[in-house]
Amino acid sequence: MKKIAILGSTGSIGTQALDVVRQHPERFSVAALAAGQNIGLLAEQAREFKPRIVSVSTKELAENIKLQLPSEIQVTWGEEGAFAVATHPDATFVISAMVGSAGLAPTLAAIEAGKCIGLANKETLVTAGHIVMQKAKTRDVSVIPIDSEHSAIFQCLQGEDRRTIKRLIITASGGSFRDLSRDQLRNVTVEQALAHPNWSMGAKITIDSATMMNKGLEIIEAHWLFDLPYSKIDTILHKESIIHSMVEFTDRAVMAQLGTPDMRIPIQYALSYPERVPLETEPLDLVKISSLHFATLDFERYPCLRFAYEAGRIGGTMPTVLNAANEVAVARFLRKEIPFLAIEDTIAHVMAKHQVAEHPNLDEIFEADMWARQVATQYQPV
Ligand SMILES: NC(=O)C1=CN([C@@H]2O[C@H](COP(=O)(O)OP(=O)(O)OC[C@H]3O[C@@H](n4cnc5c(N)ncnc54)[C@H](OP(=O)(O)O)[C@@H]3O)[C@@H](O)[C@H]2O)C=CC1
Ligand SMILES: CC(=O)[C@@H](O)[C@H](O)COP(=O)(O)O
Ligand SMILES: [Mn+2]
Repeated sequence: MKKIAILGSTGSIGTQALDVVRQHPERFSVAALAAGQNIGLLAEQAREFKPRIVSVSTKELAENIKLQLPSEIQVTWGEEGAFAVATHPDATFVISAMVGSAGLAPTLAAIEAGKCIGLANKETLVTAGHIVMQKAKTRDVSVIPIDSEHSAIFQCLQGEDRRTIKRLIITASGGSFRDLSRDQLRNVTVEQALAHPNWSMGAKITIDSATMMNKGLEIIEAHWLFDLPYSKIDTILHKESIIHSMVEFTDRAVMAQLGTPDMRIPIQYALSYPERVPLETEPLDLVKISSLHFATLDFERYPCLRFAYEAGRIGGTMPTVLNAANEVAVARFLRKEIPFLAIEDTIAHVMAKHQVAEHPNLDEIFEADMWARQVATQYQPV
């Protein structure tokens, strides 16, 4: 029995991870759950999966949910609460699925405690990839990708000699505005941006998809997960999201992983790895889909992708700053404080002002993250 802790159990990834657990009660059980504010859903999850501990974001929410749960379930809160979930002695596998760089510290705590990590929270690696991967190596902990593209690459690499990788080809759906010109992006609304053509996901990643920052974050994530230089990480527009990514080898053979756009497939693969187990979901029907499309991703059309390659190549604190500026700008857009195109303007502004610290330690990472949030918050779009 694999006992699991989930950071972000009430979100899109968290709820789908619990659906996987629900399908395999003989294999997986839930030891600990951490959520933010949604105590109604968390209480339901706790009653169904009977974890030893749950955590919420504030003391008030903790007091409230405690009244709804049996006394044997420990209730905790705040950063300490998320740490208690991430390091709970009963859990051997931690799904990192909080949104944003808030997921970094509890994920590091889980690694420090020797837990195997199923990583959905890409911001963790963008913010502090060198520290996370080094700690995982030192503690001999596996970081198994859940992000669909990285799971696809991980699957394509099984049994392969990593030295024979020529390049990774990460697919991008293009998000909600893929058929619009830059001019047409000026007046798009939050509601339009949240309508992803292929995936049902949390609000932040759906906006990242529309700006193409999601792909930007994913190339940095791939750099750390697969230990490859940016010159070996390419992207391609593939609007159907059927090929989840590809690996080209030195002999020009290309391996691809295909499937319906259902995150339970990569979540379950991370949980059951190295085994495969059945999953009840729609089979892929290529005849019904009939054709797949591919196109070049243009840096002029999608400047966020360019910013991410630049930040990744510069290294040091620049990816941290890219991520933090993006988080603030996306939150401001979602609150309807700034227009869609001001997201990329904010990131360009913050990156241009940043003085990079090379080889940052964790304190320097948190300092750069805070600095970028302040500058991004103060940025006034023209
Ligand atoms: N959704 C998807 O298909 C994919 C997501 N990812 C990545 O996975 C991560 C999660 O995405 P997604 O599930 O879509 O996001 P959601 O917004 O749906 O869920 C976020 C989760 O994090 C919780 N949370 C937020 N802040 C805190 C906090 N301070 N402390 C504890 N919990 C917190 C939320 O709790 P609450 O709601 O209770 O406030 C919720 O459970 C992101 O990094 C995303 O990029 C990667 C690939 C695909
Ligand atoms: C499901 C998943 O992994 C998301 O990151 C997805 O890839 C978003 O789609 P695009 O960023 O390709 O639009
Ligand atoms: Mn992805």
